[in-house]
Amino acid sequence: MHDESRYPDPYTFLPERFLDDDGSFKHNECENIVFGFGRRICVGRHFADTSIWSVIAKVLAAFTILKPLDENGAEIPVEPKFSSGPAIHPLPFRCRIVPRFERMDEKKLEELIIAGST
Ligand code: HEM
Repeated sequence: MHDESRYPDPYTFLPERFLDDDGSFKHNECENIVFGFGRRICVGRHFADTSIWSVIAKVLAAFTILKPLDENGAEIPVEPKFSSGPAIHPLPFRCRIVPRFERMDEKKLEELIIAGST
């Protein structure tokens, strides 16, 4: 993923690099390697993909994720750090997760999440 010849400026967050000019996803032969391949490919891959998409969409619909604050209320920059190895993931980092809408309470949050599931 950090191959400069395939992904220019590989350390910059540029999600649009994976889109064609018309906005559809570019085919990427590595995209589903996590689910294996051939006869033993994961049978739960569509369920897993859809569930992860749904969880991310619901979290982003309900919450804004912001930088943490110091004791004076100033934002602390987040320096992204990642694990190494075959399954790379972000290392833990501090952040603030706040409701996206004013006057959000548990009941409204539940309604929003259930509405997104139907
Ligand atoms: C992000 C989630 C998941 C990942 C990364 C994943 C990944 C994998 C991988 C790498 C394999 C082995 C493929 C091989 O041997 O070549 C596999 C097999 C399998 N997975 Fe998943 N999986 C996920 C979710 C699920 C879910 C949600 C289910 C069921 C609902 C599931 C059911 C299975 C089954 C039954 C196999 C064995 C298939 C076979 O041997 O014929 N997986 N999975």
